[in-house]
Amino acid sequence: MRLRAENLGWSARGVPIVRGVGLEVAAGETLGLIGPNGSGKSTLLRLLSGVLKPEAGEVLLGGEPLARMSRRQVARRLAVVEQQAETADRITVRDAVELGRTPWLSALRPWSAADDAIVAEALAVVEMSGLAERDWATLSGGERQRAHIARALAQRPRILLLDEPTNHLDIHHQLSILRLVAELPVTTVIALHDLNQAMGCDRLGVMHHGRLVALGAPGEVLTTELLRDVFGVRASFLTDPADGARIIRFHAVS
Ligand SMILES: Nc1ncnc2c1ncn2[C@@H]1O[C@H](COP(=O)(O)OP(=O)(O)OP(=O)(O)O)[C@@H](O)[C@H]1O
Repeated sequence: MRLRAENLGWSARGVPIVRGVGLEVAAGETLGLIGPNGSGKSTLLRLLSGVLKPEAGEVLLGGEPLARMSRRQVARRLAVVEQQAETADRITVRDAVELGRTPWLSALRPWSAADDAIVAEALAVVEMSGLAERDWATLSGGERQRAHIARALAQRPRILLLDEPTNHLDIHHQLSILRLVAELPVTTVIALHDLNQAMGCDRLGVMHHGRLVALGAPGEVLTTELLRDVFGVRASFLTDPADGARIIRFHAVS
């Protein structure tokens, strides 16, 4: 499902945080959102998900204005994995992932074996099946992160918004989550700090002081000039002899 933002703006106590952001993500595309700390990535994701209401502009899901949809209608289309998202204690991992099915349940459509299968599959793809009966409170940071991703997958969204989903994850789980996201036939916007990992996205959007200052293919966007001007680092580009992929090495600007 296509996701479109038109001229989005939002401010906090009169200070502009997101300014004039317009973008379109095609059905099935993965857009990486990068930018320095405080550049507005999380705020933009919260505007795209409807958690925050834009002061200017609008968000369209499959051509329909998000602002005119009920929470349930939005939740059937779009799932979010927020940074440091919390879930109430005294529930198991399975309970937390089952919450992802809520938008699809009703008196006429009670919980069924199909929901059990969707939850089991979501737990399996993030390698959490073995921890399904564990109390949420006992999980490590990385296990919580993977359980949040499983909850979002159980929602069976057509649009997935992820805010630094590889935070807390060891390298094996970082790579498996990124590969999973890239392979999902779902429109995805993913905020990332690791610019080498961001190179794996279909396109990248670069946030700087609340504005989207670049949008395009990773190889076109991540130039020496942009890395200097936006991130304040000097970059050198290497080639991985294993597969010819481009790797960026970063150096502090003295
Ligand atoms: N509710 C709020 N009230 C005041 N300031 C806010 C609010 N929400 C965000 N900000 C400020 O807006 C700026 C952008 O924040 P945001 O979390 O969107 O950045 P980010 O690019 O996701 O940063 P990071 O990479 O550090 O996660 C920051 O300076 C933040 O302090």
